[in-house]
Amino acid sequence: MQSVKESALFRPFAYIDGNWVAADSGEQIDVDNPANGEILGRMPRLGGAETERAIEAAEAALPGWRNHTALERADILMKWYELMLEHKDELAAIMTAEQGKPVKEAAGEIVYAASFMRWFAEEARRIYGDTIPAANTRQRIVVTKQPVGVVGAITPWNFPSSMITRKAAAALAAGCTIVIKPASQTPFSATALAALAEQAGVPRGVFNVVPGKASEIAKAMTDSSVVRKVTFTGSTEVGSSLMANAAQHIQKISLELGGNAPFLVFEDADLDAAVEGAIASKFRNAGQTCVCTNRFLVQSSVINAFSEKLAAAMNSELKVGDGFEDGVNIGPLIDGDAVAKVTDHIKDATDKGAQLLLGGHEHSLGGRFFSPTLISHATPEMKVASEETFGPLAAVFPFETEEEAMRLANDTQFGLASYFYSKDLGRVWRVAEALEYGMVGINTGLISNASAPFGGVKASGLGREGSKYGLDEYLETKYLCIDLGTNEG
Ligand SMILES: NC(=O)c1ccc[n+]([C@@H]2O[C@H](COP(=O)([O-])OP(=O)(O)OC[C@H]3O[C@@H](n4cnc5c(N)ncnc54)[C@H](O)[C@@H]3O)[C@@H](O)[C@H]2O)c1
Ligand SMILES: O=C[C@H](O)CS(=O)(=O)O
Repeated sequence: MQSVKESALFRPFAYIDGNWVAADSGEQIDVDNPANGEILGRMPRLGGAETERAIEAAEAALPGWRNHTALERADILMKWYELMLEHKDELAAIMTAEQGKPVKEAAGEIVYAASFMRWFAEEARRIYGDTIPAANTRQRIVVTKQPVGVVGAITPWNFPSSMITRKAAAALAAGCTIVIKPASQTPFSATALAALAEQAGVPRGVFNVVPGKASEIAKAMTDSSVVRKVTFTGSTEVGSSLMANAAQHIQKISLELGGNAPFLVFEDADLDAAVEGAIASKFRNAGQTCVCTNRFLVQSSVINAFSEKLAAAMNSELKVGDGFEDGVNIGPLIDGDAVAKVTDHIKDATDKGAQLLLGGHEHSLGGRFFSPTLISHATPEMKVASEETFGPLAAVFPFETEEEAMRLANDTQFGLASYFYSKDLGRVWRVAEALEYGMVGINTGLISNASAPFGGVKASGLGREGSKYGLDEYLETKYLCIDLGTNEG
């Protein structure tokens, strides 16, 4: 396999107005491979001035892009979709090299990322309005939908491709133009998407990528009255700050933030199915996923059986290593801080009485590799109960009754994803309605797909991405009141 850096999609440049550019200052970001710490490449480290130029380019491109027909926009998005699939392996290799996830999982993310291109290509042609019966015979009421305009987007490192396409595909389908700041840990996945955008025929200025100084770039976006929408995926802390800054120009905002997913196992659950779902919902991307289970809440009558089965599955199914190695399904964590946080959560829990059933330490491979860990007898006083671990730690908490389970599950500032296993139809409806989360997986641990509204409540964010609802985030509703005058000539 060719080296990642030999790929034509490996672009160590920012992308503004259809041009591949360096930073004005000449500064660069060292991007390393989390599996070995080696420098993969260097990306220009842009700041506010370059971001302002990107916003100007997006503004200049807006009239032309907005005036494309929906079919023309759809065709370009579909071409982009096809190119992503055609180059799936190259894109996956770039992602594994800069983010660390196993290459099969990276390829799966590329397919998922591309699915947003296809989904919103189809949705682009179904942006409907309304006619509403007027209160008098002279008037006609019409409701139309129009693109918000220039969009500023900031995305995280854990899903470096799909978090971009989940925004950009919807924005472009709606007729908007966009300036994207990717995470500094994973900028090459973003510029690879830009290279394919060019090939797909996305006009210059419509899609711009500005890697670099997060605070400066974000400030340029929220200080601009041209930017009419800010969309962010990342931590709740940063999202809250962006929301405050977006207020100065009343920018529309959508936020996909942190999570603390409960995974409930009731006494009537299919335990084998629950363990399968637990592995899927906990260890995807080595636990570095916003919808990863953070707390396993298990009814006491089945907690021993569930814990034993989960420990056996973790032992037999999870292999830690370099994401390019065959059979590996748990790659390295993104950086040293991530290793320290998992270590801290485990120590805090065991100091407060949790029992270590599996793992509990950094992996023998060293570096950023961490052993999948299972602890039991967890309690609400532990950090793992209230903080997002964002690593391969499964913590099992007991509960006695359904009411106690609901109280424990909802006892968090977050409200993104939740999961539960039960075969009792009445319980399924009671629990699904009582959970204070944007998304509920019922007898499944995998819920993410382009056709469904992805998003959370409370400290997990505002708005939805994907589905027909995801398009609304990039549209304004306009009301036309037409007076036909009298019919007396
Ligand atoms: N809800 C979702 O869909 C979703 C998806 C992925 C990640 N996340 C959340 O993101 C977090 C992990 O991702 P992360 O570590 O990249 O988050 P992060 O908030 O540190 O960074 C996210 C993005 O914001 C930028 N950023 C950092 N500080 C900033 C600032 N002061 N102003 C403007 N931008 C700034 C980063 O460079 C990056 O591009 C977790 O909490 C995870 O739950 C949520
Ligand atoms: O980290 C959270 C992302 O949204 C990943 S996914 O959409 O659940 O695949």
